[in-house]
Order: sequence, then structure tokens, then C-alpha cells
Amino acid sequence: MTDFDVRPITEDERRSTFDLLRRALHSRRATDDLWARAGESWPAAHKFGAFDGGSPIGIVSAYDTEIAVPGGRTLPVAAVEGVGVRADRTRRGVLSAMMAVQLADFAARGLPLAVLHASEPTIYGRFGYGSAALGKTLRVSRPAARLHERVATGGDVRLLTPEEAVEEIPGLYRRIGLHRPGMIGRPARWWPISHDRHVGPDDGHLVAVHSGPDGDDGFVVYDTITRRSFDAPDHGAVLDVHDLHAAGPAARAALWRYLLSVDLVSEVHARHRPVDEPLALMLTDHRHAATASVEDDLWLRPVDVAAALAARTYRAAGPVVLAVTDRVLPANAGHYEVGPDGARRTDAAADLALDVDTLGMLYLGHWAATTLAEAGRIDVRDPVALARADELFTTTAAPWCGTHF
Ligand SMILES: CC(=O)SCCNC(=O)CCNC(=O)[C@H](O)C(C)(C)COP(=O)(O)OP(=O)(O)OC[C@H]1O[C@@H](n2cnc3c(N)ncnc32)[C@H](O)[C@@H]1OP(=O)(O)O
Repeated sequence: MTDFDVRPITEDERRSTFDLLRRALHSRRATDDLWARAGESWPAAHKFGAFDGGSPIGIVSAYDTEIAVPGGRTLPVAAVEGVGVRADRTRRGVLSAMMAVQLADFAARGLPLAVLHASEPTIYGRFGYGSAALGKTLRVSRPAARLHERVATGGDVRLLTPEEAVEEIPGLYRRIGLHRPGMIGRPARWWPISHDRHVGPDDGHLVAVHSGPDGDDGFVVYDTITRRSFDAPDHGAVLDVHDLHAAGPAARAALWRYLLSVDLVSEVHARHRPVDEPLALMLTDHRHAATASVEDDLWLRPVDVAAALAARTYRAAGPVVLAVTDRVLPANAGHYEVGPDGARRTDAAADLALDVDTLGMLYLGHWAATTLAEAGRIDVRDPVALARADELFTTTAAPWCGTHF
């Protein structure tokens, strides 16, 4: 027996569900001042709450945007954010009930994919999300690190005022474009909370923009955290890279050259960078840039498997037939033939069998089918098909989201 209902939230329930989420994530309830700034970014649309009587006990939220898939197309996607259950009501199926309603809503609205960043990796696989793109944390020893002479840089780097950063960076992000599988669009409601707040006086992050031959083509948002003290007066600051996007390798290298030139900094930290970002190889001594960790970045859920598979491209290899199972959206269950000329449903016998969360892991090209089979996530009916699946799904650029939501 359930003692709660799941339904769309009303306008009047925006603030109480926002507070519920904040408490679930161990933040204080929003002050009136914070709500005045953040409230617009928490609309009622696309939010489902679990209610016990009139009181919210759980919330799931999403916004519609677009995502780049292998081959360069962009697809509509639901970006799931703001998931929380009141601490006294966890592990009684509240999230499961909300996720079922939310996924049914995505399917009814024809969204082929849903994505999220997971607070804990054990939560979302059961709902069909798979870890599809990773990010690495770089730690660079700043005084010693030098770009080697063959790294093409050039152009100019200039610092923006906070007002310029609020005005100019959204358009620049759009112009740079979704050039890697996994990158997502940032709608108007994303910017006040995730950018403007950081560059404003409270957080004081700095913003530098690179201009190349065709105008502005890259930016970095960063903060410096001083470590100097009476006891350790020589400790330089840590420069923390918060958001870095560039249209191409030259703009990216020029932004890194700039970051490595900032005085009184002993280390540069950059979290959630693409796993194939070649910073270490750009240095005269690659040991000055260490990969401190590799974490899961984007989790992806095929909501309409046929549409999702048909939208991306595949490398040249013989076709494979996948048998897909999906407990939450059973309409996806079935056999799909995937080959260099596309993907479609089929009645043919399956070469490989997998759950929809594992398909989410394959989809953007990070994981090889062979690796997933070795991890027990793919049931191999025809061993020869594994190598074909490896080739079909792989991508040149590692998938990467690069947007926190
Ligand atoms: C996209 C994002 O926003 S990420 C942020 C997610 N939110 C948080 O981490 C905030 C703090 N945590 C919470 O609010 C809650 O614990 C939630 C939302 C993670 C889970 O809500 P619950 O209502 O407890 O989940 P529910 O009871 O439906 O659990 C379903 C299953 O997942 C498991 N599960 C849920 N959360 C966790 C977890 N954190 N760790 C391990 N297992 C979990 C449950 O044990 C259960 O397993 P079962 O089906 O085998 O019994």
C-alpha cells in the first residue's frame, strides 16, 4: 500500500519543493533573497512531486533541451535535475514511483533521450540510466608547466567584467556549439543559477575570453583560492577551473596558456574535463599535469530506443542485432538491427542482449561492447558480433557533457 500520491506540482508548490530538494542535498532552506534570485529557475513545468496529504515528500524535476549525439545531430533531451526525497521517507519507493511517472511523461512527449548527473552511482541504473560519459580531474603544477613550442595558440585573451560575463557568455556558448557527443544546450533558465551567480560579487569568479581570427571562440570561468597563511607565506593560490569551452584546439590551448601564466598560483585544478583532453601532451613535461581522478559525468537513458538508435551514426562494420529489455518502459523491449546504414527494429535473432541502461552506456561511444560484456552487462549470443559492435558504436572524440545541471 502506498501512502503518497505522485502528481505535477502547482505554482504554489514551487518554493516548498525547492526547499525539500535543498534539505535533501544538505543545504539550508532558501532565504527570501535566494528565492528572489533562484525562483525563476525553478518553474512548475516538468516537475512531479510525491505528496502525503498536502505535504511534499519527494520531487523530480527536468527541463527540455538538446543533446549532441555521435555523427553530429542534436536530439531533444530531458535533463533531469533536482531529485530528492525527504529524509524521513526514503527507501519506501518514493523515488521509484516518481521516476516511473517522469519517464512515462518523457515518452508521452516524444523525447528520445533523458540525461542526468548522479549524486550516487547506485541509484539510477534500475531506472534505465547508464553511465555514458566520464570526466577527469586535472591537477597541474603551475610554475613548472609550460606548453611546448609546437602547440598552436595565438589570438588574444581578455578578462571580462561581471556584467560583460553575464551578457556575453551565453551567446558565446551557443556559437561554440555542441561539438562533442554528450554536450547539451543551456536554456535561459540555466544561466542565472549556474553562471551569473558565480561571476557576481558573492562568488567573484573571473571570466576570460579568447578571440581568434573569426572573433570570440572560447571562454573560461575560474576562481582562485588562496592558501597563503602566516605559517606558509609562499603557498600560491589554487586556480580552480569552473567552466571551460573552446571552439577548437587553438582556442583551448590559448586559454590553457593563459591559465598557466597567472601569477601567485601554485596549482591549477580542473574538474570534469573530457577524458581525452590532451593537456599533459601539450606540456614540455607531461608529468606536470596529473589526472587526479576519473568520474562518471553524464548518465543517459534511451526513452525511445528506436528513435535514439536511428538518430546517431555508426562506423563501418557488419551489422549486429541487439535484444533490448526495459522494465520501466516495456514498449522499448525488442530486437534492433544496428549497422553503418542506420538502425531499425527487426525480427532477426539477437547477437547481443542487454538492458536499456547498458544501451545508454554504449550509446555515446565511450564504452566498448567488449568491455561491457566482460563486465557481465552484455549477454553474448554470437561472440563474433562483439568486435563489430565495438567498431560500430565507437567515436573519435570521447563523449563529454561539460554542463553542470
Ligand atoms: C539527478 C539528481 O538530481 S542526483 C541527486 C539525487 N538526490 C540525492 O542524492 C539527495 C539525497 N537522497 C535522496 O533524496 C533519496 O535517497 C533518493 C532520491 C536518492 C532515493 O529516494 P528513495 O525514495 O529512497 O528511493 P526508492 O525507495 O524508490 O529506492 C529504489 C531502490 O533504489 C535503492 N536506492 C535508492 N537510493 C539509494 C542510494 N542512495 N544508495 C543505494 N541504493 C539506493 C533503494 O534501496 C531501492 O532498492 P530496491 O528496489 O532494491 O529496494
